[in-house]
Amino acid sequence: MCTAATYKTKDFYMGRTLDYEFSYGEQIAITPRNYEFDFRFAGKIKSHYALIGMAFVAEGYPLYYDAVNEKGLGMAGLNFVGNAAYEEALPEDETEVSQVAQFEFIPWILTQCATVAEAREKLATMRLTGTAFSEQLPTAQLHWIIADKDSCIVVESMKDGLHVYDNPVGVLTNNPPFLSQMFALNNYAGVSRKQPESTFAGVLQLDAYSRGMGGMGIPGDLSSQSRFVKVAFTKLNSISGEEEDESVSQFFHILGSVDQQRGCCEVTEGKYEITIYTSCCNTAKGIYYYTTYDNHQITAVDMHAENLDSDQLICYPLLSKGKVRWQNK
Ligand SMILES: C[C@H](CCC(=O)NCCS(=O)(=O)O)[C@H]1CC[C@H]2[C@@H]3CC[C@@H]4C[C@H](O)CC[C@]4(C)[C@H]3C[C@H](O)[C@]12C
Repeated sequence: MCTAATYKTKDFYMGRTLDYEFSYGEQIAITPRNYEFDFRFAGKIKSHYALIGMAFVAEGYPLYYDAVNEKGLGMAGLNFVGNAAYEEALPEDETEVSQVAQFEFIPWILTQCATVAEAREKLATMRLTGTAFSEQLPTAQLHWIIADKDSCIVVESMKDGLHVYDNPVGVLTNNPPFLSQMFALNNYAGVSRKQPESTFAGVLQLDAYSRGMGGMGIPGDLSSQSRFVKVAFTKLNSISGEEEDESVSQFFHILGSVDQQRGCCEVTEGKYEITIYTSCCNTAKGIYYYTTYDNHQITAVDMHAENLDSDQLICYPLLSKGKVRWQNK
């Protein structure tokens, strides 16, 4: 399971949790403007917007899980198992539109589009194919959230075609499909950040004996539908200062509401899904902040501290061990 969210204060932030039972060995990868992308079907792009994000680098190619570009457009891929269905690649002379393999989707959009509006135009003229990166890295069943400071969409490639939905809450988890996730919010119309009134029945005077009772009914389990509701409630009620530190801190608290602790979700005998990393990108400044399961210290990589005119990938391995800050020794 994974959860993605957006958050706006003075700047616009976007990030995700990556929940899984093992790690591929992902890194923070900066793709500078002149790194040549050689797309499987769509040709080469030699010069483009620079990207920063989390990627597994295979044969020198950044397989992005989530990234933002220097224009402030961001995108993340989340599992969509059982529902994702991609097109078969057609011979070049049989299609007018660009064919993009699912593993190329993030670079295809983020190297060329500055806004969600531009991404929508690209989506209108493309086929997303199920082409695998390699035998060892088969096709991943994903759906995607794409956002800039003004709008947010979800892209789902299913048996009945490519769907593009407006995402008014700015969150995404996994199954079921996005429209069902949104519909489920109707079940929680009564929850509130405020204390409840006693409306159970006229004859009963019920006591609001604890703070936080307005949110009673919001699910707390780790299923993707439950995380969708929980993180939507947390995000939409979030209040923080506008400054960078305050915004970033609040963002990690938003995604912290759906953090997965080792032991609570067994996927196979003795294997547990955990939140491997949590990210938060300041999309305006090109800064990638992250924490890992054992490193709670927010760590940051700034794309603008690098030579973005280069043609070579720049990678930073995750700092995955935290340190206790001792105060008395
Ligand atoms: C496993 C992750 C989703 C975690 C998740 O959601 N776990 C809950 C399961 S569940 O929802 O509860 O069932 C997903 C998210 C992004 C993916 C990579 C995208 C690039 C690349 C695409 C290639 O084609 C295959 C290799 C590749 C590196 C992918 C590996 C893997 O697939 C990644 C990491």
